[in-house]
Amino acid sequence: MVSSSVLGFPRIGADREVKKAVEAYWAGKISADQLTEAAAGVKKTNWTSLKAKGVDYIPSGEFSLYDHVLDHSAAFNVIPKRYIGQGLSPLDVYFAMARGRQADGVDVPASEMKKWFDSNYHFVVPEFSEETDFKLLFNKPLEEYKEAQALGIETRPVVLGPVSFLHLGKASKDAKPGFQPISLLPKLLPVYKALLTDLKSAGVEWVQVDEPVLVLDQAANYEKEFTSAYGDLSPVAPKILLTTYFGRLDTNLSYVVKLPVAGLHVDLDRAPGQLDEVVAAVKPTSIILSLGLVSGRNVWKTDFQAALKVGQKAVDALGADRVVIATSSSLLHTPVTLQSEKKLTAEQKDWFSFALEKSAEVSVIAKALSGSQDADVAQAIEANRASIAKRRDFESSSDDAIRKRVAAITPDMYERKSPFAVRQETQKKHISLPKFPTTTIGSFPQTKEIRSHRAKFTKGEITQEQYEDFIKKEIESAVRFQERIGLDLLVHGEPERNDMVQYFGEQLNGFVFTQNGWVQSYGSRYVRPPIIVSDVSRSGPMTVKWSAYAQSVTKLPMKGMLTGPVTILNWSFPRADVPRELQTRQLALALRDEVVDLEKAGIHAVQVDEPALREGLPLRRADWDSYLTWAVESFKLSTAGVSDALQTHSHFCYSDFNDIFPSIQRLDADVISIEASKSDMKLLEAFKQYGYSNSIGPGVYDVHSPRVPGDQEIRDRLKAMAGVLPDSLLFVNPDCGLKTRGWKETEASLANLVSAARWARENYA
Ligand code: MET
Ligand SMILES: [Zn+2]
Repeated sequence: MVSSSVLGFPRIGADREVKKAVEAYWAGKISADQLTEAAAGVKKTNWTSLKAKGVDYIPSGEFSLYDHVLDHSAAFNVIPKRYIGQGLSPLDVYFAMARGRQADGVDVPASEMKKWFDSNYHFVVPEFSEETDFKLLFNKPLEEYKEAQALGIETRPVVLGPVSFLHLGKASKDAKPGFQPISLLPKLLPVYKALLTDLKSAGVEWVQVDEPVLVLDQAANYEKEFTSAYGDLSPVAPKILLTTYFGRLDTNLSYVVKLPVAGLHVDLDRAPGQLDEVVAAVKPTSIILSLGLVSGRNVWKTDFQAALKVGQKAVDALGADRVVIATSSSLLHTPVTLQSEKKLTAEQKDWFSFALEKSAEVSVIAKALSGSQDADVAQAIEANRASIAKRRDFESSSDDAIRKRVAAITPDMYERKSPFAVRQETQKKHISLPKFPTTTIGSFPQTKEIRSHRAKFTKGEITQEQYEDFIKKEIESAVRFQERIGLDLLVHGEPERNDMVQYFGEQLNGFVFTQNGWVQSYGSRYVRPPIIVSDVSRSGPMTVKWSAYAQSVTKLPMKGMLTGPVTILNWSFPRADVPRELQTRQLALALRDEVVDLEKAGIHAVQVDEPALREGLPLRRADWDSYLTWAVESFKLSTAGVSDALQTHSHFCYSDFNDIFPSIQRLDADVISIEASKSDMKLLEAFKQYGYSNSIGPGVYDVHSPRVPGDQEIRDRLKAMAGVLPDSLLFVNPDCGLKTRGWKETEASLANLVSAARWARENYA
C-alpha cells in the first residue's frame, strides 16, 4: 500500500487563534495555563482534521508558540546566559529569547532572527559556544505525541536533526575565535539519543528527523557528521524518516542513501529533476521513499495526473509498500484552509489548494496509487482533472501588450543617466540634507485607530472620502511628529497600507487576494501574501496622491515609498505556469512608471524596498547567477527611468550580504539602508572591503523588539560606523519600518536617534 503523509501543518489556527492567545499572554490578559489551553485547541483541530482527510502519517511536535527552532533550543538548554538568572519562568525565558524583554528591571535584547532557507519564515538563531551544556529539559515531540495519542490519534513526531540544528546556529559572542558550532556534534548526540530513546519506549513507530541542510552545497562537507550522527542514533530510535526539503540532494545523495535510516523524503516540487537518481539510489537499499509531490510552498492545486505518473514510476521501481506520497515540505508556508474564503469567485477557488486541501490531496494520490476502487477517490481524481484543464485554459490567455513591453526592454533602460558621483552633486541642489542625515524606513505605528478605520472602509461603514480624510490627517500628524522630533528626510508613514506587498497587489492587475490566507512570518506576525494569477500591469498611479499630499504639508524633503519588484514577487504566491523572471519584469515596468510619476509630482527621493531580494537567492550556488541577473535588472528597471536629481533609496532588512555584495552594488541605488543593529560591525567592514561607494544607512537599532535603545548605545554604533565607512556617505536610521511598534517607544527611540546623529555631526565635523 502506498501511504500518505504531511510533514508539518500551519500552527497559527484557522482563525489565527495562536496569535491572539500569544499576544494576550504578552499583554498580561491571559495566564500561561490559558495560553497552553488555546494551543492545545489548535493542535487538536489540526490532528483531527488531518485524520479526517485520511492522512496516514500525521505530524506532531512541530507546533510552536513562536518558532520551532527556538523551541528546540529551549528544550536542549541552548539558552544564552543573558536570559538566565532574571527570575523568569521558562515560558518567559522563551519569549525573552524570541523578542527581548524590558520590564520590571529586566532589560535584554531579542536573539537574532534569520530567514528559514529561501522562505519568508524567520527562525530564532541558536547561539553556541564551547560552554554550551546540552540537556534535555523538555521532550517536546514526546509530549505532543502523547497529547495526540490521548485524543486517539497516532502521529509521527517531528524533530529538527542535529546537523541542521548546529549548522543553522551561530557562535555566541563568548565563543573562542574560529569556533564552529558543528564541532559540538559529539556533545549534542547523547541528548538526541535520550530524546529518541524516550520516543521509542513510548511506542512511537516512526520519527521524522528534518535535515534540510542536506539540500545545501555546504552539506557536501558533512558526510562524516551525518554518518556518525545517524550511526549513533538509529539503533536507539524509532524508524527514522530523514527529510530534506526546498531543494535537491545532488551529490549529497551518495552518502545519504548509505545512512542507517528507514526512510528518506525528497522535495519533488522544488527539485522534480532528482526523481530518477533518487529512485535508483534507494532501490538497492531497504529505504522507504517519501515523495514530496504536493507543494508546501505554493497555493496551487496539485495536478493529480502528473503526480500519479511520478508516483507510479516510484511504485514500479520500489513496490507500493516502499512509497509514501507527501507534502514537499511542512505546510507551514501555506494558508490553513480555502474553506475560510468567501470572496474568491468559484473559478478562482477552483485553482487553489491550501494546507487542509493539500492534506486531502496526498491522501487521494496515495489511495489512487494503491489501486483504491473507492468512489470518492475516483470522483476526486475526475474533479481534479476538470479543474486543472480549466486553469490551463485560463493561463493560455495572456495580456499581449504587457508581454510585448517586456520583450522590448533595452539595456539602456536599466541605467541611470549619470554615475553616482555626478548624481550626488545634482541631488544636493534638490534635497538639502545635513551630514549624518536622519530618516526612517517608511512606516509609522499602525495603530488600532488606523486598522479600525481601514476595516470600516472595507466593510463600507465609512465612505471613501471619510477614509481618505482620515488618512490625510494621519499623514499630516506623522509629518508634524517628524518635524518636531527633528528628522531630516521625512516619510509619509504608510498609514494607508495594510501591508507593503498587498497594498501594491491590490492596485495592480493580475493579482487575487484571500480574506484569511495568513501565513506565519515570525512569531505572532502573519502575512497574507497576494496570489499572482495572470500578467501584471499598472492601471494608474498607486502612491502619488499620498506622497504628494505629504510633501504639500512640509518644507522638509519627503521620500516616496514603494515595494520593489523582487520583493513583491517573493512575498506573493507566484503563478506556476510562467517563470518568476517574467513576472518580476512585469512588476518592474509597473513600478518604473510609478517612480517616474512620483518625480513628476515633485518628490525628490523615492525608496524602493527590496527586503526579500536575499531570501529569493537560490539555495544552490550554481543557480545564483541567473536569479541575481534578473533580480538586479528588475530593480534597476524600476528605478532608472528618472532624472539624476531623484535620489533613489533601497532598503534591505537583513545582514547576510556576504554572498550578494556585488549584486547590491550593481543595484546602484543612491542610498541603501540595511539591518546592522543585531549583527556586529564586521558587516560594515565588508562594505568597506568591497569598496561600496554609494550612501548607506546601517540600521542603528532593532525595530523588531519593543525595547528603547539608549542615546549612548546609538552613539556607540555611529562611532563604530564612522570608524569603518566614510562619514560623508552615512545615513542614520532604524533597521526597518516602525509599523509594528507603538508610538511611545517610537518617539523615545527616534528622539535618541536624532540626538545621537547631532552628536555625530559635532564630533565628525
Ligand atoms: C520589511 S521592510 C519594510 C519597509 C517599509 N517601507 C516599512 O517601513 O514598513
Ligand atoms: Zn525592513
